[in-house]
Amino acid sequence: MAGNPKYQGEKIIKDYGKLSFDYVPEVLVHREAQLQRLQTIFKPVLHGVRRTALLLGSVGTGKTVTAKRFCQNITSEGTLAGINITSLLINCREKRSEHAVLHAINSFFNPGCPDRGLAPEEFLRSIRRSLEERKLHMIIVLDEADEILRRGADDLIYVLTRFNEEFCQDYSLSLILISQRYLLDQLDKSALSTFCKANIVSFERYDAAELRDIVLSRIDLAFYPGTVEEECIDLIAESSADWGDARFAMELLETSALIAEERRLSGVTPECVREAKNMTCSDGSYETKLSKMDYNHKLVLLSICRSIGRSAYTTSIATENAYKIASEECKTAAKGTTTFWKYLKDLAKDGWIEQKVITDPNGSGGRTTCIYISDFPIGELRYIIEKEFNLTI
Ligand SMILES: Nc1ncnc2c1ncn2[C@@H]1O[C@H](COP(=O)(O)OP(=O)(O)OP(=O)(O)O)[C@@H](O)[C@H]1O
Repeated sequence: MAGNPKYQGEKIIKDYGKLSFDYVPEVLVHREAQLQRLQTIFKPVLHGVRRTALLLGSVGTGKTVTAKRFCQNITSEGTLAGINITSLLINCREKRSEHAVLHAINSFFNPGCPDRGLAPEEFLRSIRRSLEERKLHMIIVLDEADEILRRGADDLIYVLTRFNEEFCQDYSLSLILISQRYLLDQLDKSALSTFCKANIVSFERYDAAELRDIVLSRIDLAFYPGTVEEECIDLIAESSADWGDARFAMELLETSALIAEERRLSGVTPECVREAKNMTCSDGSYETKLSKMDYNHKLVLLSICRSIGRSAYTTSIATENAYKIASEECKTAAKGTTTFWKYLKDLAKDGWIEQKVITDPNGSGGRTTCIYISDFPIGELRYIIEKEFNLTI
């Protein structure tokens, strides 16, 4: 961190905009296959032919950002090929009816057009005229499309997919639906017949390694170099891997950085990430939870906190040594190894710690158990227990 010429005092985030959920990176990590598939499906659009596709996957798997990236890419390709392509993303959680969606599309061309009083056919006529005048091929992206189908808007899908029934090279309207759930079975027969069922692009949940790469690429884009400790990236990736959710990873990254900036630290530390996770997804009542814990478990938890220190994790061997020292400090006889392991198991069961068996980092070739605390601020836990046990803080 020192020696970094761009580093300015407590500044960590270089570009807040590039941390926002709406930012569309030039390069998407681990979504090349989906982008390629979209490119294949929509190739006919470059020849004036409309297409449809459904992007399917659970929360935070990059469906929206991939759709946006794809639309930007095909617009540039269209320019090179001499074809005018534009796109519009509509979130169906905000535009909840057929009328609201059609109004949004029409407003794209005719800002300020009245919200009320127009029938669907009038909206469609106006949209068709706008496309025709501009010789435009438009891709409509309906994000969270299941929201609108739940409200019975099959007609909307039908009219949008049938928009130019007669092929017209000058203008067309294509459709991308984004959903967390399969929804084509909710379409009525006529809507389904116009929606190509084969054009499904699946988005699997990200694993920890993929999330790590995504976080790393965002750090490169949005942070001053050298301001995020390596271990933080692992912690964020591990924490979001349970759901495979990149949005949660982005939120953790931003919140951790804001905590570090607020504290005027020179960089993001694992403790900032733990605090961010606690703020983001727990009810913040670790003090209450801790107050219900018995003496022996608290002593083991304290040993884990001490052993982790400023790192992201510790090993069971280091923790057992820390436990023996803490027991001596408290003038209690340390329990044997079997009981110590039982305490670790209990702490894991109660959600305080996570354990993972890895190859010994010291090169012995053996296996060792790593212990993480990813949901709670270690400094705070340590402070509370040491105060209660009258230990030197
Ligand atoms: N492969 C990726 N590379 C870079 N950033 C990504 C990638 N995947 C997701 N992100 C980022 O993660 C966040 C969430 O992604 P996105 O909104 O696309 O998810 P989603 O699948 O549409 O989620 P939801 O179903 O909840 O709407 C965004 O900030 C996005 O930029």
